[in-house]
Amino acid sequence: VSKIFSAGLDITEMSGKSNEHYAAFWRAVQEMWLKLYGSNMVTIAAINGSSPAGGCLMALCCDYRIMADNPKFAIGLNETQLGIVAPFWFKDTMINTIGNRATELSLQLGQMYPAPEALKFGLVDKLVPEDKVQSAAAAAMSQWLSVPDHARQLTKSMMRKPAIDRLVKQREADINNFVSFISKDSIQKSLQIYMDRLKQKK
Ligand SMILES: CCCCCCCCCCCCC/C=C/C(=O)SCCNC(=O)CCNC(=O)[C@H](O)C(C)(C)COP(=O)(O)OP(=O)(O)OC[C@H]1O[C@@H](n2cnc3c(N)ncnc32)[C@H](O)[C@@H]1OP(=O)(O)O
Repeated sequence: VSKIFSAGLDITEMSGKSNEHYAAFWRAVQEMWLKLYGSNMVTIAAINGSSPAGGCLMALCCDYRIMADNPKFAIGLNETQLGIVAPFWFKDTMINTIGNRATELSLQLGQMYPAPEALKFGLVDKLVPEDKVQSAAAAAMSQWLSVPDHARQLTKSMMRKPAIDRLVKQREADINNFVSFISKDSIQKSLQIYMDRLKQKK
């Protein structure tokens, strides 16, 4: 979609549904993260637009991020702005990318960074003109693929395994946490207010 890399998780999947639905949804979100963050393949994010929350997480799962150089496009884990909380594995993914202090600032404020600031924070690795995002991503891919694969894969696994193991060990507890959190009336109300605001913006 033009202007949007990813709008993040589908908020309608987290509103007004049954606990069984929330549990199945969250298991699928976990699965996406485990597969993408744990992939032994080279993954390059070609970020061609805004990328809030789950969209930012997907980009952070990649090995390298190239973003369109347009200050109208912003990226970040903005969960607190929705009245929700980024779970520990979202937080760990961000810490592993930009460090602890920058993550704490980002998460508490639910900050969305316009592209130039995202580069400054290390949230993305490179900015290129909008029409060069795909070609720059292809060039980066060639560079990454030129490294001996077994060595690159073992290194990637060494860097990411502790975070992955942490979720794998606590997967069911994390699902239970999500379900009890998201089904609270106060959280449902926050999500509703956020969705209403999005629609009013039009
Ligand atoms: C001890 C601690 C305990 C903690 C326990 C933790 C438990 C876990 C808690 C829960 C964790 C959840 C993690 C959540 C992650 C997420 O990803 S939440 C989603 C975040 N996404 C957003 O905030 C995006 C909001 N959208 C936008 O900013 C803009 O829409 C856009 C993407 C930049 C696009 O803008 P524009 O092109 O102007 O389009 P719009 O007109 O705004 O939107 C078009 C229609 O799309 C709808 N929409 C947009 N985003 C979403 C979405 N994410 N989900 C569902 N629907 C979305 C928008 O409402 C419009 O709809 P219509 O009006 O019907 O056309």
